[in-house]
Amino acid sequence: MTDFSATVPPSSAATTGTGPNADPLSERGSAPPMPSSPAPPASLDVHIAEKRFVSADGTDVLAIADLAFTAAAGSFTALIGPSGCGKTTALRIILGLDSDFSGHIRRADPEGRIAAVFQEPRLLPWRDVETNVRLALPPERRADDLGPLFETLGLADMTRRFPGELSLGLARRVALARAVAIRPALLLLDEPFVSLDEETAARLRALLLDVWSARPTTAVMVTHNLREAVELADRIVFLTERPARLRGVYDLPTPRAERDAFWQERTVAEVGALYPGVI
Ligand SMILES: Nc1ncnc2c1ncn2[C@@H]1O[C@H](COP(=O)(O)OP(=O)(O)OP(=O)(O)O)[C@@H](O)[C@H]1O
Repeated sequence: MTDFSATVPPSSAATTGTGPNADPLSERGSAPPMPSSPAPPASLDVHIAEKRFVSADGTDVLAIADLAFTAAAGSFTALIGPSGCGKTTALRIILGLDSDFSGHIRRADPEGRIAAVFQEPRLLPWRDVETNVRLALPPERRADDLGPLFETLGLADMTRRFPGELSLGLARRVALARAVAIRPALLLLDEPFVSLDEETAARLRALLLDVWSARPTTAVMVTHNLREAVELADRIVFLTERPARLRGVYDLPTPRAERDAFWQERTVAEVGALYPGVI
């Protein structure tokens, strides 16, 4: 483990999950029940004790007050919280774009690559789809066969198109292709389905699961959509209103193959009852 930006001692509040039958945690979090089998090793250990901004008018903004969670290797974690609570700020800290915070971010594989998919696809407008993806690869892999990846993401016929010719849904698929092509140890996703119609979002969610299953990586996704989290995640981390604190952790051990529409409806209702206000 490597400790980045350690300005406070390692947290005793790092979460280990609470299981689907747990009560929602207090604002500070609560002790989880003893696991019956050893938990898989954490790939990511996050404790943001405090993150402040100074806004343009000089006002001090406390964005995150106490947020701690872990993500197991190869798992999918969803961070869910109200608008403006500090989700993107947390993701930027995990990504290493913001080191001005107290706490720590520890990764089991500190040399592994991190890839991020933002709400805006951030493609190079003067490069075609294939070149946008290829340029993200390390030089020794620039000639790799990207065909299977484009095929999985339904982009095989679009590799010569330019970003300006793509819908937002297609551009997000390219951004996802670019992120997973580098084979990241950690994949960060910031509301990748926002502003898409439900049909397009559902297709992109399925494509994300396809590429994520084909190339297992630890994924952390910011969302404010409980249904999305229930469909995709192994663990849901709930945040309070700003300043973001840990509200609770809900684990979803059900294999994805068994997550049919009935299960999803039931689970959304169950989790929604435990965490009022998230639906
Ligand atoms: N650079 C900055 N300077 C000042 N305040 C900031 C800055 N960046 C974020 N904030 C404030 O920190 C808080 C958290 O912002 P953040 O974007 O992390 O929230 P969020 O949960 O991702 O929001 P949303 O759900 O709307 O995307 C907000 O009040 C925001 O205005």
